[in-house]
Amino acid sequence: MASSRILELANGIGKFTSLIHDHLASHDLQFPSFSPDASGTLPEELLKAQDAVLNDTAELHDLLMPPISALHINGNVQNLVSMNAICRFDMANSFAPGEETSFAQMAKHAGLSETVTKSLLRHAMTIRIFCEPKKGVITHTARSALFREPKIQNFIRTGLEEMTPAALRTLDALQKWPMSEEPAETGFALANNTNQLIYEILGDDPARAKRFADTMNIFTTEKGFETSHVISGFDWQSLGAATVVDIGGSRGHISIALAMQFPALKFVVQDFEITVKGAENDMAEAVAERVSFMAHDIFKEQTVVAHVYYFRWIFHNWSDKYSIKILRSLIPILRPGVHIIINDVCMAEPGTLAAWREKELRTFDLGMLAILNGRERDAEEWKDLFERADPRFHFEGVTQPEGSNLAMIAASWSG
Ligand SMILES: C[S@@+](CC[C@H](N)C(=O)[O-])C[C@H]1O[C@@H](n2cnc3c(N)ncnc32)[C@H](O)[C@@H]1O
Repeated sequence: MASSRILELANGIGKFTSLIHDHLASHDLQFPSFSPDASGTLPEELLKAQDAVLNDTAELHDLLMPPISALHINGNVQNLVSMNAICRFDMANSFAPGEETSFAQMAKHAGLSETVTKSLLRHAMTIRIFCEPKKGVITHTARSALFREPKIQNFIRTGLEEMTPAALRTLDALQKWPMSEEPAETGFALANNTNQLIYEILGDDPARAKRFADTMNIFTTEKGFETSHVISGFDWQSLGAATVVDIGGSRGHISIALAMQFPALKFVVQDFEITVKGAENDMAEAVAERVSFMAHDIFKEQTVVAHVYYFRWIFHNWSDKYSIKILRSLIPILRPGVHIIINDVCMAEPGTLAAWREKELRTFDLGMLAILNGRERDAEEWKDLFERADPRFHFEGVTQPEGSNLAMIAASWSG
């Protein structure tokens, strides 16, 4: 019998699924399930097999899917409607994992008709949020149980209430301001009828700001964003007694983690006044002497003399025009040998990452375009950014710490 891509994929899925199964069985670990008490993660050593299965199942699924149905399923916003209904009517908290409920009870809790409740929940179930093990009986899944947490609700609501309106106006923004690199000429600006930046808009509305902060927190506590990758991603020890400026460092969580690990290093965390205010009061005694905070605008000339200028998750917010401004703001204070470390996503070559990881990164890329005209960059583009900022920046390359979502993109000042 002739071979085919679908059979090849099915064989790969079988092989790697067996590998995962055997490893979990031999280590007495839980098998993946949708149950609310499922662990949801696989051990580190299975991540390659996990990516292989996710890649191959996605390709097999897409190969067998009629193209028009694929366009319909991928091109709709109904996922957001059913997911947000669960948040808005706090449905996941109406009964606990391990308990059962009915559409009638859920409808009463939400104050909606039973018919609409059924439509919303049965749609959510297609993405495994709740399940219906017997007709009319609703139970929790791992995914629906997540919706019990206020932080997750805020994350989902940010998707619908901030990112979606911005995304829906992105093409209008591109037509209105073609080629713009301005952070306020975006889908977000049109959706909010503003010429202010997202930071200012959210700063004026504590409820929106809290939802956005919770969303950021979900990403930064996700696997792949651990501070351990920053600690191991650069030879901090080799700096000896040195000063590091953590630009846009928020409340200093990275500087504090590095200060704990490297007692010879001092840190200055810079961010908006409102962000750094009072941050010193939150610090452990062991590092309080070595981590300080100051209000500083990343576009204004740098005033702190240091050995390292470190930026984590800053540049992807900004177009090239503004990223170059940020780099140039350092120049007056740079001395030969000073390090510039950008800790940000470095896009892999298309098709080289597991498909689901590439999709997530490309979703970030379009999200940054929608809210700030920002972007994710690949290694060539990072190099190009330093070169365009000033030829005296010596690009040293990109290191991708194993398991980290963010790369270490390093340059030094040649003077
Ligand atoms: C995505 S967050 C990253 C925070 C932190 N570096 C981290 O990795 O968790 C971007 C940070 O840049 C700061 N920021 C944005 N624009 C700024 C500006 N013009 N001046 C100073 N900080 C700014 C924000 O307040 C925020 O803390």
